Amino acid sequence: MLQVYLVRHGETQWNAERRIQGQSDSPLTAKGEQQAWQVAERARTLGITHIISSDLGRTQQTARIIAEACGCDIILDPRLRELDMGVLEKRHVDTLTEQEEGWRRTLVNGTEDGRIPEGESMQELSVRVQAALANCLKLPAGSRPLLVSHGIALGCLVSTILGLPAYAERRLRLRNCSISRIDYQESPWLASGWVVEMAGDISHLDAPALDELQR
Ligand SMILES: O=C(O)[C@H](O)COP(=O)(O)O
Repeated sequence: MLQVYLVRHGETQWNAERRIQGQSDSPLTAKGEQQAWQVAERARTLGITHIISSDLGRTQQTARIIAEACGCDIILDPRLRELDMGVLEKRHVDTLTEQEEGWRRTLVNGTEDGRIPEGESMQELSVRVQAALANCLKLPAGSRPLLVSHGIALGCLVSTILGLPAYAERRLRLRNCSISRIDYQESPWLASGWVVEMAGDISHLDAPALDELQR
């Protein structure tokens, strides 16, 4: 059975400042680097064979630390990027106007093709992250990949595996350097396809990690 591990990147400067990143970027903080080393130490024990990472800086920085611990090369896949947050990128979460918050809400309230102006819809995000995951099925038998991605991207992926619509308000907290595991199984008894074995585990971190609202 194929096991795929999912890791959200370490805390970044803009996570700590409560600034929206989307497909903009900021470097890991010292705490974020420490988180990456801690999740890398855990990954070292998992028999990881491939590291596949969003090509944004914060995920590549995290992936390099994990890859060193696991002795793997890094494959970059832009389909694992964070949701494109359009005109709200770089903005502080607490400075959004009512209209701007309304744009954000169209992402998760079922608005057909809801999006932030110049950004991406959750349905579009879901299609590309699921395509990136499906690619893991083409890896050689016995592979055990670890994907490095982002809070909204991974939340959308796990939620849709659980049967929620891509635009459902996320009810799953994926903190910085949390690790999740999804398995691909084929069984006459259980749900065939992807199954969530573990989600958002941070037991390897020695200090509380921020969530997506940077709290
Ligand atoms: O800031 C964002 O775009 C999201 O809230 C979280 O994105 P990240 O997981 O890339 O930090």
